[in-house]
Amino acid sequence: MPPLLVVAGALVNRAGLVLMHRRPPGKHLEGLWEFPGGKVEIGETPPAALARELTEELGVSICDSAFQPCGFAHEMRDFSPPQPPRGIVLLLYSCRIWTGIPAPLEGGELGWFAIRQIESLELAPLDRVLLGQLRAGFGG
Ligand SMILES: Nc1nc2c([nH]c(=O)n2[C@H]2C[C@H](O)[C@@H](COP(=O)(O)OP(=O)(O)OP(=O)(O)O)O2)c(=O)[nH]1
Repeated sequence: MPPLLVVAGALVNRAGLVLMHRRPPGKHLEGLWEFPGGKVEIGETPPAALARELTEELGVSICDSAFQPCGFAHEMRDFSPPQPPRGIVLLLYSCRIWTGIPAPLEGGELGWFAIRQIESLELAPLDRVLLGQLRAGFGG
């Protein structure tokens, strides 16, 4: 079974704040903060998948070319038997240009945070790794 490929976006506004999404109740990793995004579907490029996910999840429009690759993280994820464990790979892109005002369309919560504030949020595990890479890209 190939790994599950997931994409996430760090939307950075003019004040340098980054948009974070809190996963809604009833979902895997409920209540934890993440960079918004979701799974890449068959036949999609990662930027196209991210543009689609951010439209579905936040209601914003973003051109694929506005995404800059800025990090990745991976781990093995356990599923309930008889499903075998499966790898998950999460790709992070940053983006400064979009149209529309982000809104939590899928029942989660949104917030704009300085990178240093994101450190103290309860983050999903892979997003914690991505945050370190994003911070390094911002100059520490
Ligand atoms: N952002 C993030 N996602 C993770 C981590 N670990 C992990 O298994 N995932 C999974 C949860 C989801 O299955 C997938 C993210 O895609 P998604 O946001 O579209 O998934 P979802 O919860 O809406 O859908 P589902 O899993 O309930 O089918 O990645 C992690 O540390 N961070």
